[in-house]
Amino acid sequence: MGEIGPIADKVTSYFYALLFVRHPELRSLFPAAMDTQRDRLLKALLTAAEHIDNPPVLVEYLQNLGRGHRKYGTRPEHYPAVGECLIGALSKYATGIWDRETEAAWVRAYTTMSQVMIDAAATDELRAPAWWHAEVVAHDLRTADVAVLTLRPDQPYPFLAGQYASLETPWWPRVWRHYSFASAPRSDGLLTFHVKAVPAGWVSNSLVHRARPGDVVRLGPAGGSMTVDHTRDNGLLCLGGGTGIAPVKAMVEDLAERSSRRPVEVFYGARTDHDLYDIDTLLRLQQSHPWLTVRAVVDQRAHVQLPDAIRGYGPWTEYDAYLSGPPGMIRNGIPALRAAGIPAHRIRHDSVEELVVAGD
Ligand SMILES: NC(=O)C1=CN([C@@H]2O[C@H](COP(=O)(O)OP(=O)(O)OC[C@H]3O[C@@H](n4cnc5c(N)ncnc54)[C@H](O)[C@@H]3O)[C@@H](O)[C@H]2O)C=CC1
Repeated sequence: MGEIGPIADKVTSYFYALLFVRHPELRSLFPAAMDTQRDRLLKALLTAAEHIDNPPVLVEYLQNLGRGHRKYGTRPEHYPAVGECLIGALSKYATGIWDRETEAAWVRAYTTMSQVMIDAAATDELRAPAWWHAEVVAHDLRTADVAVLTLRPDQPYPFLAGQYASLETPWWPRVWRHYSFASAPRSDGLLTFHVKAVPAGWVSNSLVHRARPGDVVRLGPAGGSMTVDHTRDNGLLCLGGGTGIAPVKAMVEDLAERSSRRPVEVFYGARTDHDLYDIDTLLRLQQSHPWLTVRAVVDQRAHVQLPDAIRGYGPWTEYDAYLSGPPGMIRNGIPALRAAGIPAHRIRHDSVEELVVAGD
């Protein structure tokens, strides 16, 4: 895979060109504009290569990917078509390393990996829909660019607090973006999401500025492993930056519903006081739950940014940590938490690559 990095752009462009020329029927499975889509294939390949020596992690990743592909309308017969074009593109550009043996190794690896995806999709088909329709039942514009959306799925939607869903709007067909659930599962089955409209973010802009009650979106299955391990009883340190507070709030609700007494310390970071759009909800939760402490860290006023703000408190060595927010906050947060004595395996966050796409 190391050799592919520098020629990745060429390989992916040529791959899609080959795919759409040889299999024009597959074009309709992809969005009209292919910009972020392009990187996705490569990221998936790189992630798979990263875990090649850890079969359980690789298999779990591929199973999720296979299940997640159901919403695009991917069928088992599409996988060989993709494989053949991928190998066609690699053999054209990776000339320095490409020979019969390399090709045979790629064919073997691709066949094995795609079979894991196909099998996972087939098993999932027996128990869950490929996607859910969900109607917007409330749209609350909290700031000029942040909206809280409440959705009613057309059938029960299983998920855990801390996870996210992929979402497609009627305005940008086949463009899917990830949003974390902002509430724990509710008895009325409603789902909430916090969405910030970002420049050039087609999906987020339409959800914030265009969506209204009555509009219907599509949801893919829930994903992500930033969930609370309820077998443990130590404290939780949660850092939520901007709309990254959404899954933190869901996890706090989850703990409250289970009558947990585990200490939970939430640091809620925002650029200005005005951007703390959900602080009232968190302060209300703090009032009803003595185990919960909420601290706001406002860039304009604080002398340090969010991850470093934890230094003045603690000790954190016994805590599990959760990071949720912009990719830069997560990148800076990991070393800050490690420096505070929390080992890497107790620091949870979503994949930064997925968040970059979610930022659209
Ligand atoms: N599961 C997750 O991790 C979730 C992530 N998000 C992501 O969170 C982001 C939210 O965007 P905004 O509300 O515009 O946030 P923002 O850009 O206004 O940042 C919010 C706060 O995060 C901290 N922060 C930001 N960049 C930092 C950096 N480089 N180093 C250290 N701290 C930093 C600061 O305290 C800042 O006030 C989006 O990118 C969204 O995709 C949103 C929901 C869930």
